Amino acid sequence: MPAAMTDNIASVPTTRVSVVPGGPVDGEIQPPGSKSLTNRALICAAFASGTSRLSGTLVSEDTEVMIESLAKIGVSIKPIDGGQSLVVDGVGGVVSDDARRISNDAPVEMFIANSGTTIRFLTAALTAFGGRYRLAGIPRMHERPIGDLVDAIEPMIEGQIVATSPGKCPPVEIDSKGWSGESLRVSGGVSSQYLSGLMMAAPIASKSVEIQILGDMVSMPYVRMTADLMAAFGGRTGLQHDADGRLSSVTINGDYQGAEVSIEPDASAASYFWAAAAVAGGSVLVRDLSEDASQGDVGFARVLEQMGCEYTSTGEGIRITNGPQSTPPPNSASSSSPLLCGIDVEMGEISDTVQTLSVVALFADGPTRIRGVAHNRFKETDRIGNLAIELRKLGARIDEHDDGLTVYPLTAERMASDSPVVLETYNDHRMAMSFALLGLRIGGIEILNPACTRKTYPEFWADLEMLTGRAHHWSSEAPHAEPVT
Ligand SMILES: O=C(O)C1=C[C@@H](OP(=O)(O)O)[C@@H](O)[C@H](O)C1
Ligand SMILES: C=C(OP(=O)(O)O)C(=O)O
Repeated sequence: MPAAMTDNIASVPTTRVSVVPGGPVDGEIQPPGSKSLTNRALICAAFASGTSRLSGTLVSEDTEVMIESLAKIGVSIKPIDGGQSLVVDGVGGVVSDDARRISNDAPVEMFIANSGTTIRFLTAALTAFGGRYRLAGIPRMHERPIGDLVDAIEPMIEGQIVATSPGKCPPVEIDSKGWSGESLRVSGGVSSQYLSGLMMAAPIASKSVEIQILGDMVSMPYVRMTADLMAAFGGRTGLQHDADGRLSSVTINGDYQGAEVSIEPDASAASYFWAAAAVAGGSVLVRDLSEDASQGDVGFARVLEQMGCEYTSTGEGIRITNGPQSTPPPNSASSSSPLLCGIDVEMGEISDTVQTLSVVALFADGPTRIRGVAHNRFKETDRIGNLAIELRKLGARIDEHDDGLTVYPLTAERMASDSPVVLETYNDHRMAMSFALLGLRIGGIEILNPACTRKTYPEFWADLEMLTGRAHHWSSEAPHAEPVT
């Protein structure tokens, strides 16, 4: 691992942080590169013929584990421009005998931490490439389902693929001579990453493949993102829908060729900064993201618009404005505190922003019902149950549903109080980054294990300080208050 990457991971040494409240937030920011695009581009470039240059790539735990794993099968990935770009020498199309030489006796061991994209994309790609592998992660990864993907791949290979933890969860053990079949079926109700992985694997197997979709597909924008990204490397996909508009099958052909690809800033990361303006008031421009971005999570800004924020999209980026700004434009009629209304919203396509919205909803004028995200229970943590537990520590009423939650507003007294509340993050980067928003508006919020943002955004705390102009309070001592339950 290059030194710069290791340093990033170690750059948040304290065990808890308090963000300091202090009025409206005005400014602009460019989040780091998209995790989803970086890890897709790495897979396509790794198995392409020739050299690729990927610019604007994310440097974080999720991309590091992908890079380290690909290096183990002989892919050369070199950072340039201070790590902001990667030059990837692909291993070309599938040569199963070569792959078997890589893993002749013992399986190649790959550690993927808690990166869903890495383990799902690699599992599919490596079975198409061929060889013996064992993919394992941290304990939570071994509770995250991968059975639907394993079941889809099994009939395609001569050999074996097994998910060894209860409930067909990782570690995954693979012994494959490449794909022999040309059609497969996959369920998409738990994660879209299974389908994305299979789509990206088909050109590695040098086959025309048809994938039938069983049941509904969650997180559909990520499937379209996969198709777009594959096209940049020469992978051709066709998405077919049934009469109800549901994705029914995907056809794939073509081979990967080295390409130059520019990675968009991460739209899920952008959600925290747009939400900062919604919660604290002010105006935040997220640079270099547009309505045409390939990431569905840009749609989060439109959800804030539904709640009453002002939405502007220009050539520079997407801006969210709410309530008073610290320097109101001349003649503006800004109100004295940010206003938000409760909404009823389907978030199945933008589920990584559910925690962000749940925090925003605490400051609305009525309840917010979030629907369509049952699959959020299988992510870095149970992002419905554990989210409800933490938000209730603020005294808020939170109703948990099978497919989401209803968040009721905080009382005016609670908003005005700064009595300490210690929030657990469950090693989930999105818990930490969402809870930071609470601290922008109310005092006493302490967030445990802030370094967990390393998964997708190691510099999050520094970037938030830069945006607010206020230094956070850091501490490595034990929290001074017990969580209020
Ligand atoms: O394909 C991707 O890049 C992703 C798909 C989503 O997962 P699910 O499909 O499991 O919802 C999302 O939560 C994850 O952060 C990234
Ligand atoms: C769910 C996430 O990641 P992954 O599934 O890739 O681990 C996320 O980043 O919110």
